[in-house]
Amino acid sequence: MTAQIEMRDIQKHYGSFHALKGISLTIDKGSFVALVGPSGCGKSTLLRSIAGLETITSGTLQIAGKAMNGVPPRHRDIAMVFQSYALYPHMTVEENLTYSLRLHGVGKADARQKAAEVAATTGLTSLLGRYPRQLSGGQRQRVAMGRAIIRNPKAFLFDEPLSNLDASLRVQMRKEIRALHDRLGATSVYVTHDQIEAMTMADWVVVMRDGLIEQQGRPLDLYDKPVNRFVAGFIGSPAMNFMPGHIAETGNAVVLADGAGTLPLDRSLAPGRAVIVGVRPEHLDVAGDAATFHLEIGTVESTGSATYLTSPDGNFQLVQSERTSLASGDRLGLRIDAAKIHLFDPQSGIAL
Ligand SMILES: Nc1ncnc2c1ncn2[C@@H]1O[C@H](COP(=O)(O)OP(=O)(O)OP(=O)(O)O)[C@@H](O)[C@H]1O
Repeated sequence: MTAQIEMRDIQKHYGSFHALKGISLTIDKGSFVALVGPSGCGKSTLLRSIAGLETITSGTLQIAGKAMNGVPPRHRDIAMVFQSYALYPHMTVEENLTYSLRLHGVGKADARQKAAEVAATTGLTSLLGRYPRQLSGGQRQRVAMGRAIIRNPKAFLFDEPLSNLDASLRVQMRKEIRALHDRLGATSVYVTHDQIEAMTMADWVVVMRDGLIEQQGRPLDLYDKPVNRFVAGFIGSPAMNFMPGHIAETGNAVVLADGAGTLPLDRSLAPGRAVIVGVRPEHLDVAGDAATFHLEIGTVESTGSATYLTSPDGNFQLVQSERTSLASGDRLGLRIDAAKIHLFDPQSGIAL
């Protein structure tokens, strides 16, 4: 039943506003794809276009090999799960689950049977007689998913389904949704602004900005090989540090601006060329005598398992797993593996 979703050069205009500027994306059958990007980048618009809740201005959208342009949402065989669960408050869990089946003319006994199956899959068996107000946030989320599953759709579309839940429940529901996806062999498209959610749940992550796809790939490939400064800064938490500099006389080192020091490179570039250096907070080592550059410490924060050291201007951060006796005002010697250094063109932001 699950299906591939194929998009070719999709454009969406809201009046004079150009929300999607040419999206081409293949969502493989059975895959879990996350759409991420800053607020307003068009991820919900793209998801709603797949569902048929928005009409695309141009381009083609196919589900299971069939063109969907002009096909109304109810004939697309797709289920959508939102953050506001949209459960009917005056119906029990069972009635909420079977509502759409009954609407489509499925008999009462068959619908009950189906509800029992779905309840077993989603851990709702003991809650079938309850009303939504008698459920926790996580249980309501499961009913919303159960309601999506029950129609055996070709694909699941999730629009920030977990943003109403507290942090620990969110972590648990992440695992549940992914496990459910695997059990059902579903095709899932998941919109989130939380890149950790995207990285941990998805097989394939699509990073969007301003109505365009900046990069798509496997989660760790995006982390290791961002194609530009935007993706580098968006994927990874805490975010990558960026510093201006230029290539040294030798060609295989970067001289940082403001006399902070130099960084080794594992390749050669044109001497004198201006660059933006990117280093991840977790890739910096405190080095003592082996330091190649220095950082002044502004704040020291410890969570117990990690220590976060931040520069006085807040623009540079490093994370250490050891505790530290360092304090504000200390000058810290650092080093980094040449292989972990990212370079970007200062004008275009493209990775060098
Ligand atoms: N019906 C509409 N009419 C006009 N503009 C719209 C409409 N719906 C969305 N937009 C605009 O299109 C752009 C993309 O919106 P969209 O909801 O897809 O963003 P998003 O990436 O999902 O953001 P968020 O994370 O904030 O939900 C935004 O600039 C938004 O203001």
